[in-house]
Amino acid sequence: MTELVHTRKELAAARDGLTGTVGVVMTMGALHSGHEALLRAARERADHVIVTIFVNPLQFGPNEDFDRYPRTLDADLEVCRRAGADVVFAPSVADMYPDGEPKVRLNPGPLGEDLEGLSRPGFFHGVLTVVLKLLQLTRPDLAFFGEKDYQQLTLVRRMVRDLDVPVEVVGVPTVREPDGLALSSRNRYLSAPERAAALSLSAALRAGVAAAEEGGDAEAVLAAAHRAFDSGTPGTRLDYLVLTDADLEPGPVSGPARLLIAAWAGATRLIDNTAIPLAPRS
Ligand SMILES: Nc1ncnc2c1ncn2[C@@H]1O[C@H](COP(=O)(O)OP(=O)(O)OP(=O)(O)O)[C@@H](O)[C@H]1O
Ligand SMILES: CC(C)(CO)[C@@H](O)C(=O)[O-]
Ligand code: BAL
Repeated sequence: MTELVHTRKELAAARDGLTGTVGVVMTMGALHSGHEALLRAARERADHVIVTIFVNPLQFGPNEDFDRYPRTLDADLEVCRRAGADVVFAPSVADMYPDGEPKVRLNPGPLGEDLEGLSRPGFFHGVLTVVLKLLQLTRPDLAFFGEKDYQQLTLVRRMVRDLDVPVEVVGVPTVREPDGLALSSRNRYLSAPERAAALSLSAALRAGVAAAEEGGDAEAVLAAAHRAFDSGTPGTRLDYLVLTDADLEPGPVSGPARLLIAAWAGATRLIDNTAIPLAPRS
């Protein structure tokens, strides 16, 4: 049975009823097979699963899609029921922020100002603040995050380490459409031509992986990824295409690396990333 709760009081009562280990899957709703993979991973690792569904105003910029973001609670509940979630917490903004916008927000540090943080100022302050609040409210043993939002996953791991938050963070590999497009709630904004153009993101990542597998160095990987992006279907505008250390630390890249991309398809901004098997520098 999946119990739907809306208030923090109802959540506290439902949480108190769970014995054994608890896994949390935090989402903004409009659930798709990527979220289902997180739910499956949580089901496998924990005795009980709590799903949170909350479109967090704190992480949206003034010109972003907070109002337009899809809200599909009935369909989401069906996904959670099928996946065997125990509790779904779907609070209102007033429930999460009873005193209005919080005056105290987490500072994500330098990584929070880079990549996504450059294009979305304040984004990771909002994300980490709500993630920490949801961890306090759900008190999980395990928390599951998708690799699709790799910088978010990295920063959540770092927050948990830096602030001694008693939870294990588990990363779940990106789920893709058969043609390579990473599943994302925002894909539903795409028209058919934009959907076709959006394939340039995953094509760039695949080209980067292929270049690394052929023994290419960091420069060759990036060049191959750029070429593939540029020769994709027109209609995308690149925001960034970056090869970094797998921990997203600044400095020279060698060994396990990550290739990250963000681009616009029409008015929709999409992100994707992949591991790059870069040969260690001799
Ligand atoms: N394709 C995917 N594969 C694996 N995990 C995913 C995928 N898409 C989203 N997730 C994960 O699901 C969690 C909730 O993400 P969210 O609800 O923002 O979905 P989203 O599809 O990323 O939405 P958006 O399009 O708004 O970025 C995050 O941990 C995110 O990384
Ligand atoms: C982690 C999260 C639920 C916080 O609002 C959001 O950033 C998301 O859906 O990835
Ligand atoms: N998927 C991460 C949340 C966001 O883009 O707002």
